[in-house]
Amino acid sequence: MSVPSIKLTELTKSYGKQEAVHSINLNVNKGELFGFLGPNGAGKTTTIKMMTGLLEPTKGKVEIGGSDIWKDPINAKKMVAYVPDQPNLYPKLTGWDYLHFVASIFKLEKKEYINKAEELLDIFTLTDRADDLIESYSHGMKQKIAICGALVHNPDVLFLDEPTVGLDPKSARNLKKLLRELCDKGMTVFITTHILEIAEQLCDRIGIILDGSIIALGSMDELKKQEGSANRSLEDIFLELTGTEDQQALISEISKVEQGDFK
Ligand SMILES: Nc1ncnc2c1ncn2[C@@H]1O[C@H](COP(=O)(O)OP(=O)(O)OP(=O)(O)O)[C@@H](O)[C@H]1O
Repeated sequence: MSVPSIKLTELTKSYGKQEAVHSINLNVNKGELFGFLGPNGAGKTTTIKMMTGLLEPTKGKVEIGGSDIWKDPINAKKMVAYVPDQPNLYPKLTGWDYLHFVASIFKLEKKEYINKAEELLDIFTLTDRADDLIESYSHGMKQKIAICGALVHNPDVLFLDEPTVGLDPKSARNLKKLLRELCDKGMTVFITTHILEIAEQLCDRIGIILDGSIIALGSMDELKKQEGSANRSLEDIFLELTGTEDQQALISEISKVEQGDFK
């Protein structure tokens, strides 16, 4: 059997006494588009930061293509790109400067990335702004140049935290199309999102995390089977599993007060 692109073994993170991520075991295979869902504070960002080598696990390990990201960081990180939900970019670089900079970190020759960089700028309608300073970019444009930077060096494994937040509908659609095509060509993509339609339409497999533990894992069809109905949406399944449906009664009560018919 081939080595998983991402392998998590008993991955755990505590902040003081609070265990934010609790002994996660997970394999994501080459070419998979994996969606990581969970309510606010469930542990998604903490997990993704451990997976990308930004946060040291309290226990357990992360292997990327068989290399331990903490014991063999250079090898593992060569394979990885990460776009956080709030990308930290250099404001005094232009879009092009940034792409050249990323390519230089990965020791790429110009001929190895220039066509790809031009294509990416075109896909995300940034070509006309690529010579402007990043400090002049809107939030969505910063998000898009960060995604271009992540893809310019052809990573084996791409991590995206809330990738469509801030993108206009056209850019969001182009990103989804691009991610699907890249996975079909063998890239592994791990995304977190709160937009359940994206996970439902786009992802091969979905993991739902709650209070630091994975509580559901599988393809959309598998999740529907596990939850006992083929007609349920991912939203229904997610809300039931994460207990958010309980708040419905409160919402009804509050709306009664607003309408003045509270008894
Ligand atoms: N640096 C930190 N110090 C202390 N606690 C933290 C720290 N970072 C995160 N936490 C806590 O760990 C838990 C998981 O947080 P995390 O940011 O991983 O959640 P998340 O699933 O990404 O949430 P969201 O959907 O709101 O972004 C939360 O209870 C959070 O308060």
